[in-house]
Amino acid sequence: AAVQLPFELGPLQQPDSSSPVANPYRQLPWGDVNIISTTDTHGWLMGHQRQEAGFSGDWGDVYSFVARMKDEARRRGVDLLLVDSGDRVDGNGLVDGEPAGHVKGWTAMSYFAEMPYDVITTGNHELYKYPVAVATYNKLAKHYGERYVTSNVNLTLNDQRGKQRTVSLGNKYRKFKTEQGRTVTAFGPLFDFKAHAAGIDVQAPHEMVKEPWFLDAIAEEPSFFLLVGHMSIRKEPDSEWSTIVKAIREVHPHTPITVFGGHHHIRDCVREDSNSMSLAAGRYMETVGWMSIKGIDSADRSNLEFHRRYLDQNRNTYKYHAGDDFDTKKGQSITKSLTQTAKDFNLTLQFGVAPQSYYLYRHPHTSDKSILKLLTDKVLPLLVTRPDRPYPSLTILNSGSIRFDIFKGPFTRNDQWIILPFTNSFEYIPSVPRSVAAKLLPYLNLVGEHHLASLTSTTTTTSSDDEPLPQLSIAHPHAQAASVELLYRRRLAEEYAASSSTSTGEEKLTPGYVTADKCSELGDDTLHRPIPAVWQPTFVSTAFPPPPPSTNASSSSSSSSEEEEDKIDIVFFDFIQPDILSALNALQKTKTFTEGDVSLFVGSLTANTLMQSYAEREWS
Ligand SMILES: O=c1ccn([C@@H]2O[C@H](COP(=O)(O)O)[C@@H](O)[C@H]2O)c(=O)[nH]1
Repeated sequence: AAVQLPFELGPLQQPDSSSPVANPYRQLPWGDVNIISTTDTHGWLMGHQRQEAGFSGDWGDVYSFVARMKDEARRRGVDLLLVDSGDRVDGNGLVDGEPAGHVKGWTAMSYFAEMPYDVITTGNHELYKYPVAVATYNKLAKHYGERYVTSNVNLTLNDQRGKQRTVSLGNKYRKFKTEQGRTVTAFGPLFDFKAHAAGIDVQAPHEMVKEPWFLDAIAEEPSFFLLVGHMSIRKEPDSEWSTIVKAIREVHPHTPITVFGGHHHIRDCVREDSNSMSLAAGRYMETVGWMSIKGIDSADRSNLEFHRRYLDQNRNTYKYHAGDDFDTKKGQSITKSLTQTAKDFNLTLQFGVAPQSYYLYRHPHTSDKSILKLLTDKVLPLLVTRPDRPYPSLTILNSGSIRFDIFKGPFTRNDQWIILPFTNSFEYIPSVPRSVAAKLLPYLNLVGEHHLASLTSTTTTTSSDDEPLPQLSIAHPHAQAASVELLYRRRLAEEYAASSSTSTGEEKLTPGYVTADKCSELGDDTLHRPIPAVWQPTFVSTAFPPPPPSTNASSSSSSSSEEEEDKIDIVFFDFIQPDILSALNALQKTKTFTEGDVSLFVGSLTANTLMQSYAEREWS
């Protein structure tokens, strides 16, 4: 049984002394307009509390930093705005471990609401579950009022008498004046997300820009446009920033446009043209983004200067830029309250002690240090079994369902949510011919995970270097997936490969991000040596061929014919049911597999309880 630990989570500002926190190495580039951005926080408001001191600030620290920088902006007579690009749930006990009675993220929304955002929008994760979307509407959108901007998401609500009405999740756009009197027109688009719950509607951005309300909103020229949306800033297949910028450019060829994207979890910067800059501020409270624009009030648009920085999210960063005594009373009380919430949510409950660290990106998935190997070699074969089944099973995981590393040491309830935040259940398709099962994993990895977005957009499908993305030779509706995790891993691996071959003397630096974006000068606020990262597959599986079942099932035929031995049960998370069905139907033509062939494999386990069970059995 689980035991209560004598340690407390947060407000540990520097949790692991063996991992020193480096300082930034230069001042921030201030402009006439400065914008701080957050994105893809996924519930990490307590910061990173194990081993990663570089990301160990918490929401209270961020609050104080923003408050001090706002004071500094006033002292300088410039503007400082704050924006967030969405994805606040899925990935941390603080959101996913919400006690019964409220939907996930309910309490964390109150912490979010403390932050003086000028524009805040939704991500796709707020829209996977209808009750989460409704809570977002009732709590966060209502709190922020006109500052909660969602330009292309509608929600259908049922009133008490069962009558339906469809509303925009947030304000479609926001026009406002900054403290220094500049005019801003802001939009909050989400990529053309298709995997949302029923009762939600997302309009493709390329359709949104044709709407009369959009054309009316852009007619008048502001000092600058502020686009804050949940969409990769690269020209990936699910991104349509170029379409939106182009629509604005048709009316205002030279007006400054600032873009704050997200979704792909990377630090990134691109320029759509010389009068715009697009920034993405990473993920998981690791990064605070900074953009500044100089020359914004000049009629001569050829002198505009854009700068960007990626700040490591820790107290050293905040002290360096905002002063040693940057703490505010309110920031400290947020920190304190987070500690209490962690206790209330029982997040310190220890399920076991991990004997070593297991990583998601640092090692190949075949390495003993890989979390994917831990899951497929040990966790799944031990726990996801059915002694009543006469056939062996092959369990397939979408690696996107696993979100983070396991660090050596206590494995707590919070870690469980960090690793596997989704409530996906284990389903199976029984009795699949062995020859078909053998081809399943390679096939799935060839076509990739099903798209979250429709790819009918007008955006060209190009990679970050404007090279065509590798095309798959087979015609398949799922081909050429661009999953977030895949892109994130590809980018980390590229950055690691590039920097480790060129840098010298880097061994003195602490590990961290070494960002290779598309904007001039270095963007990272603190110098690091890169954390190793290698390519990982989109799908992994337990061993093939699977060992024979240690079955209690009475074989349906006492002679146990060859034919029967030749069958395998295919087990998978419900989230990838469409991928499995479509792969099976592509790999054989004898039978058409449908939803009717799918049943629950184990009722007692879901993605988010898997590691608890394993830690209690093997690590306690
Ligand atoms: O129920 C779910 C929902 C999502 N996933 C995985 O997450 C990614 C999408 O997350 P992003 O943060 O937007 O990348 C999706 O591709 C799945 O791999 C899941 O496993 N279960």
